[in-house]
Amino acid sequence: MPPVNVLVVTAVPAERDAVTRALAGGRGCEVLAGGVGPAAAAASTARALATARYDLVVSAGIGGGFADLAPLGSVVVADAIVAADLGAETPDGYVPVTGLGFGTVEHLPPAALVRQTAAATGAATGTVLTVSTVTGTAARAAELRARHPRAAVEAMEGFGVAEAAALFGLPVLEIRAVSNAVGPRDRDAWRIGDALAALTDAFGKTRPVLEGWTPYDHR
Ligand SMILES: O=C(O)c1cccc(C(=O)CC[C@H]2O[C@@H](n3cnc4c(=O)[nH]cnc43)[C@H](O)[C@@H]2O)c1
Repeated sequence: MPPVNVLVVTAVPAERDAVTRALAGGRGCEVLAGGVGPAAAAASTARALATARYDLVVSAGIGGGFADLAPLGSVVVADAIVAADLGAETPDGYVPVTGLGFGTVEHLPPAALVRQTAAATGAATGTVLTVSTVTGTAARAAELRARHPRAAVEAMEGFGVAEAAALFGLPVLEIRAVSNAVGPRDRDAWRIGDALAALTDAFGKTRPVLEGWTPYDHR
């Protein structure tokens, strides 16, 4: 069977290098720093997918953890990738674009691949939210949690990567290492180095899962 070709998309070069450190010397994995935010991530991913053949797309990087489910330094594998602020504010509250009759706000990675990746890495599984604005208050964190009770992490690219993958008919996975808690903004409390080290460790353990995965296994 030919090797699986995997495209890993991070936001920034430091994340790309953390993933590359774990995958160095392997075959079939391309790692790309596609920019911060869902639009940059979708555009970069779509460009890469248009220029080479891939079987699987992985969104990866650091993220903010909802403290009860994803403490600092932990790793989360998304079992749902959700656009958390793609919608409209109304007098009755937030309405997702699907409630307005448009598009989608959720992509589901293959369940078997999520299970295998979480088992190999010791990661938790849960919803990973994609936001365009980093949460900076307790009130916003509580609002997101109320809307998405299974939210473990928020980051800024997963949904964009997933939209591009879906356009090309490809499955998607998202792996996040937690650098900070979702809530009141405190940049000094971000543990980026620890999260990048956790990301490298997670990809080292994920590598055999990806190498053994078959593109036909979309369950
Ligand atoms: O300053 C650095 O050295 C550095 C190294 C790696 C990454 C960064 C970033 O700032 C990446 C931004 C990236 O991180 C995700 N992220 C992290 N925490 C959160 C959060 O609480 N809410 C939303 N996104 C978060 C996000 O995906 C950004 O693209 C800096």
